[in-house]
Amino acid sequence: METIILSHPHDFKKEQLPPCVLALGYFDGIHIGHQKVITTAKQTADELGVMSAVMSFHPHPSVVLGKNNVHWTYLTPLEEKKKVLKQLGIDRFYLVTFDHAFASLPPQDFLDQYVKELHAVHVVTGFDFTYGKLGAGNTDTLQFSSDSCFGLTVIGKVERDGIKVSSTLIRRTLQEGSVAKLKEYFGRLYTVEGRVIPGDQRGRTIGFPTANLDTGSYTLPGVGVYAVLAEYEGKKYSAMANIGFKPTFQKTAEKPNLEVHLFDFSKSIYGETLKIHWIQRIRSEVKFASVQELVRQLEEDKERASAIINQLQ
Ligand SMILES: Cc1cc2nc3c(=O)[nH]c(=O)nc-3n(C[C@H](O)[C@H](O)[C@H](O)COP(=O)(O)O)c2cc1C
Ligand SMILES: Nc1ncnc2c1ncn2[C@@H]1O[C@H](COP(=O)(O)OP(=O)(O)O)[C@@H](O)[C@H]1O
Repeated sequence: METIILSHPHDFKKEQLPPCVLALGYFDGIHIGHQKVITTAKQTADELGVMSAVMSFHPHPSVVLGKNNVHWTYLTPLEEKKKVLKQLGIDRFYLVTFDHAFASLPPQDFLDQYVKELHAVHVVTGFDFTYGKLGAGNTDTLQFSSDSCFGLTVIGKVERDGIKVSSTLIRRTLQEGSVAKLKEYFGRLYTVEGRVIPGDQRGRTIGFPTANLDTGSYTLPGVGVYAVLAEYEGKKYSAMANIGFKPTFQKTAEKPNLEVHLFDFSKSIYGETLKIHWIQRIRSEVKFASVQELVRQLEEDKERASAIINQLQ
């Protein structure tokens, strides 16, 4: 998959670009609703014998437009989004830098400059997609403008338990720690990637070394203890993770820390990458009266996490 970064105003001309079927959307998470849009674009492209493309934006519009609810973190940070789009068989990724100039484009100008000029012969999008200044363009205006210029497929609402699957629903579910529920929304386990960084070097002294992870701009589940799979060099290890403040030891920390204890593993992996696949929440984080009590609890957590993971396999 080729990624083409566009900044407003771009100077691509339709004649220079191959015709494509274009999936339009922000697509944070690439959940099952997004997947339906993207795979429909791919199928339509195959039927028409043209290239399949996705257009998305970065950073999240809320960051630039200063909405109340700014998304500094992502379900699929850019590199992860590219990987998933590639797996879905998309040929080309048009990535538009989302800035004030782009955000203030009237809807018709967005269509003229970013859909028609990029040689889209067919557009696929979700029923609630909006575009152009103040999000004034929607699927009705898209339908009206498409008539003569490009075909259009609008994908209807994808629901689970009568609720629309959305990035907002997923963020809320993550915050609640209900990671087991996420498989229904993603069609895969929710996964984050991070680099192993030094911690307080205490884990090894209590028999539970923990890899502390810097996960960059990934959105993490809420504070708590979880059964997870930790993937290192392509191999998945049963493991347990804590997202929290280690209240037994420290008084103040600005933000929760993610640390993972891998079962049947004893390598030093500082500076290396781990992928964490979230399986199930086990319990809340607790302030223990002694290290012995913490260790007793960790032994219990290990049994519980092992049982949960064994049940999966
Ligand atoms: C599965 C798991 C559960 C944990 N639960 C708690 C907890 O409930 N309370 C707490 O204070 N610390 C908890 N911890 C954090 C430990 O205190 C921490 O791993 C230990 O202090 C080592 O820290 P270090 O990696 O910075 O050396 C947990 C860690 C793991 C891996
Ligand atoms: N089973 C294991 N799970 C996690 N990390 C392990 C394990 N065995 C060895 N390690 C290594 O030990 C480090 C964790 O030891 P710990 O004493 O908790 O130090 P730190 O506080 O720096 O994380 C990890 O970063 C990793 O390099």
